[in-house]
Order: sequence, then C-alpha cells, then structure tokens
Amino acid sequence: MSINVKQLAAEKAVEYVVDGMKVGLGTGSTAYWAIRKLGERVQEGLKITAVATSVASEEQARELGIPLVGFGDIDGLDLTIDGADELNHDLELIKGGGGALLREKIVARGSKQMIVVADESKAVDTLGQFPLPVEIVPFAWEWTVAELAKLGCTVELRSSGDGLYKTDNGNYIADCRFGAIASASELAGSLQNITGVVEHGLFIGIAAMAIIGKQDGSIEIIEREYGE
Ligand SMILES: O=C[C@H](O)[C@H](O)[C@H](O)COP(=O)(O)O
Repeated sequence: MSINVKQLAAEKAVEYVVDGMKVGLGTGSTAYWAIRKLGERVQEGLKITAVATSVASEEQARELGIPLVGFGDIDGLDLTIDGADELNHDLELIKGGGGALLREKIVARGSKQMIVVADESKAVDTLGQFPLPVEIVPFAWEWTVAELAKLGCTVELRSSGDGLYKTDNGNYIADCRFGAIASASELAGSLQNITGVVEHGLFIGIAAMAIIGKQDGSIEIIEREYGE
C-alpha cells in the first residue's frame, strides 16, 4: 500500500510549531496537510495565530478554527510551512505551480524561518524541469511574454477553463520552460528587470529547512544556515 508522503512531510513540519507562534500557511496539496494537522493541534489547545498565502488556504484554516490575523496586526511571522514544485540541495526552490507565488514569497520573506514540505519527486539536482511560474500584470502581457522569451525560454500563458488563469491578485501566470537552470540567482536578477513582471517563482536564500517524505516511509531533512 502506498503511503501519503505529502502528509508525512507536512505533519513532521508541524512538530516545529509551538505555543505563541505566528505561523504562515502555505498553499497547495502538501501545505494542505500541514494546515489540517495544525487545525487538529489548535483544537487540542495549541495557541497560535496565522496568516494564509491564498484564498484557498485561508478558507481551509477558517473552517478548521485556526485563528487568522491581519497583516496590519503583526510585524512578522515566526515560521512559514509551504510546499514547492522543485527544490535543490542549496534549498533554492521553484514555486507557483498553484499560482500563489507572490503571496507565498511575501509571507516567507516576512518569516524568521521557512520550512519546505515536499515528496521526494520534488528534490532535484538542477532546477528547471518544472516550468518556472512568473506572475505578470495583464496590461501589455504580450510584450512582457516577449521579454521573457528573450531570456531563452518558451513561454505559455496559463489558462483555466475557457479563459486565462488569474491569480488571487488578478494577474496572469506565464509558465516559462528554461530547461536546466544553471544559475537561479542570475535568472532571478534578469526576471526582476522586466517591468511587467510582478514576481517570479524562484525562492533563493529564503528556506532554511526542507522536509522530504519518501515512499519507504522515511523522511529526509535538508538544512541551510541563514546567510549561507
Ligand atoms: O502556488 C503554489 C505553491 O507554490 C505550491 O506550494 C507548490 O505549487 C507546490 O504545490 P503541491 O504541494 O500541491 O505540489
């Protein structure tokens, strides 16, 4: 019988949450299990407050009775637990497969610590197999897509049903296929220089720990010192 490796990793991460913490709730099918476990612990008496990185995670947290606070009520978070689409051994990540990368990056950057939770298929030697999601403004999106393509990728504007996919912020997602990404930080710099780009899904120097669930029931932990 196959085990739920996403749940395995997510529930391990929730062990790092203690009373009094301000917690960032990630988005996606792995973060879902972390939020579910946090909800259970809150019902058992854990005292935390939280902010969510998407409308979907906010709704899940509310249903589970996790106390949510506004961004104006706190000046930062202790810990964010979130998934990833790809991660390498330096804890560089590709995120945004679910379209939540902008909110996720704001929340992760506002946290003292970010733990990534993933199944083993997400751990890679070189980033880039997964198309890099880039959030772009709808205005003149054709020109922004053309600028992205000049960086050496093929770009597909994400669709949803009959139309274009829109993020929780009302923007589009351009999925950019670069193939193997030699230097994530150089690419991040180039993406930031394109005016229509709101944010990209490369998370570099943000996560301190990854918890990876494996089919054999074991867990691998990758850690990185802040400032490395
Ligand atoms: O936008 C979505 C997020 O970055 C997710 O955390 C990421 O796509 C991983 O999602 P999942 O755990 O469903 O694979």
